[in-house]
Amino acid sequence: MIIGLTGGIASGKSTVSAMFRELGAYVVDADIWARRVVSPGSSGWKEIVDFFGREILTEDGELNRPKLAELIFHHPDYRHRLNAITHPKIRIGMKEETEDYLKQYPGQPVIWDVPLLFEGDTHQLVDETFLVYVPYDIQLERLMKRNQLSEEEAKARIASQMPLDSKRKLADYLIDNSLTLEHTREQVQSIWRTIQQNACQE
Ligand SMILES: CC(C)(COP(=O)(O)OP(=O)(O)OC[C@H]1O[C@@H](n2cnc3c(N)ncnc32)[C@H](O)[C@@H]1O)[C@@H](O)C(=O)NCCC(=O)NCCS
Ligand SMILES: Nc1ncnc2c1ncn2[C@@H]1O[C@H](COP(=O)(O)OP(=O)(O)OP(=O)(O)O)[C@@H](O)[C@H]1O
Repeated sequence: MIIGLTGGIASGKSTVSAMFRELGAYVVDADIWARRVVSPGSSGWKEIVDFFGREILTEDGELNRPKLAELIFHHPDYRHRLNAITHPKIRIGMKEETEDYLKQYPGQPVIWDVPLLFEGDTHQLVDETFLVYVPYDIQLERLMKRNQLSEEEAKARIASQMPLDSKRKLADYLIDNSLTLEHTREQVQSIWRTIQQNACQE
């Protein structure tokens, strides 16, 4: 069984994903694959340099991530271009990692941690979807604080994704991360118990 875990930028998906890992869950992380598929010299890296120019690199030849973020969160065309380069490669990586894990541990649940699960069609590849939800004001406040962004910059990043209130309607289950971490952990523990029981019965 593959469980899709998603959220909105800074809604707490990585926090929840770490909680699942602590309980022993195997998590395939799209943000990690997003970094792998653009490592210097890779085909993804070359396609990005062809499109954005060498100005998008640091002196070490790595992608200048803050610069790329600044560009793509303000220009939908650039974002779509970056997505078109990276998303198919991320998906292949995630599928391969899942297959490798399931060869070793057949029947075990796998969690796919994917920020843009509902923006694309990745949700069609998973069996159930979980949304880490917070109201807009909390999302904005946590994003500004974590990334040291102005309100305008943080709003632009949130606006580049489907609103959490729309994702809420699409997800099978919600994890409310608007209160304390302990409150969130209790929900994660309860979900993990249910997932494991279902896995045993399959
Ligand atoms: C723009 C980049 C260079 C910014 O890097 P940075 O290290 O600052 O952020 P990081 O990769 O940790 O992403 C942070 C969050 O930003 C949001 N985000 C990232 N890319 C996108 C995007 N294309 N559209 C909307 N939101 C995005 C997600 O919520 C993500 O969890 C990087 O996010 C990137 O390469 N994005 C394209 C690949 C992608 O879509 N990744 C998301 C997972 S599929
Ligand atoms: N319940 C909580 N109470 C207070 N702060 C929290 C809570 N959960 C997460 N945070 C903080 O909010 C910020 C965003 O959380 P996190 O990095 O887990 O979000 P995310 O959804 O993975 O973001 P992204 O998609 O941008 O990577 C972090 O600074 C984190 O420490």
